[in-house]
Amino acid sequence: MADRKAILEVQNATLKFGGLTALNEVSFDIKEGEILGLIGPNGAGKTTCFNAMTGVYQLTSGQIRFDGQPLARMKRNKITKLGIARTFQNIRLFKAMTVLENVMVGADAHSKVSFVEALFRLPRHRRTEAESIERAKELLDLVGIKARHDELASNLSYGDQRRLEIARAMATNPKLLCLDEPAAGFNPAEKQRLMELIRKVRDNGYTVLLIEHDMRLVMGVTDRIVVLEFGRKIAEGTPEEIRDNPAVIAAYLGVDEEDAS
Ligand SMILES: Nc1ncnc2c1ncn2[C@@H]1O[C@H](COP(=O)(O)OP(=O)(O)OP(=O)(O)O)[C@@H](O)[C@H]1O
Repeated sequence: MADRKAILEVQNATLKFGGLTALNEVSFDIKEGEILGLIGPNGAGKTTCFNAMTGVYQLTSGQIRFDGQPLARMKRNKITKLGIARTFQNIRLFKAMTVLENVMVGADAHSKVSFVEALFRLPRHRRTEAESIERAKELLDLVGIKARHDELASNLSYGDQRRLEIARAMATNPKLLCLDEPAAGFNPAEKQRLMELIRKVRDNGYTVLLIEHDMRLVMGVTDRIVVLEFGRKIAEGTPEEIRDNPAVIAAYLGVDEEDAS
């Protein structure tokens, strides 16, 4: 893993909201093909970090590079085109569209067909449309809901809606897939299935960044973990290293480091 290329480099990232420093000199890399966990107690800065990576917020100082390119002042759709896709803590699907259409909307962000070609349904558009239906079905198959492609997204169970969100994010062909608390509201059996899905996604060639509160899931599925507390990185390492790290235990238990060790 150590000799793999870093797809994302966060370098001394600092982000302030007025007087509050939500990210404080945070640095870490995500290597191609790994599953990296970003964890920390509530308010630690995880979502802020995601938002800085996806162009929602601009850093106050420091930089984030993706595939070698600095992301500063880059528009969100440009970042998506570069290859970062994300899901959200709160599910954001088009409920009145079918499952398949939801995935195709994701793929459309990357369509090479012009508006005129699409409007007049020219041959290139029809060919591309057939290809994108095929690709969308492959993604639905990967996340395990292909059989339901014709149903309205609103008819899916909560767990399947989360799976659909993942398929939709993958439809942009991202080099990096960011999952923001994908197990929120899941029962243990659903969490188990989600772990299997995240591994499968990685085995299909994706790099995954995972924000998640469920420790069993994070420990069970990630290759490496970065821990934030009050906007600072307090630890980084393999799940085994993080599990035994006194600073991490203290952060989660809300006690002094000496008491936790
Ligand atoms: N838009 C904003 N304006 C002002 N403060 C913000 C904003 N977004 C986040 N914060 C603050 O920044 C800090 C980090 O928040 P963030 O949401 O990144 O934490 P988190 O680790 O994702 O927490 P959680 O696990 O609860 O989602 C918090 O103190 C939060 O209140």
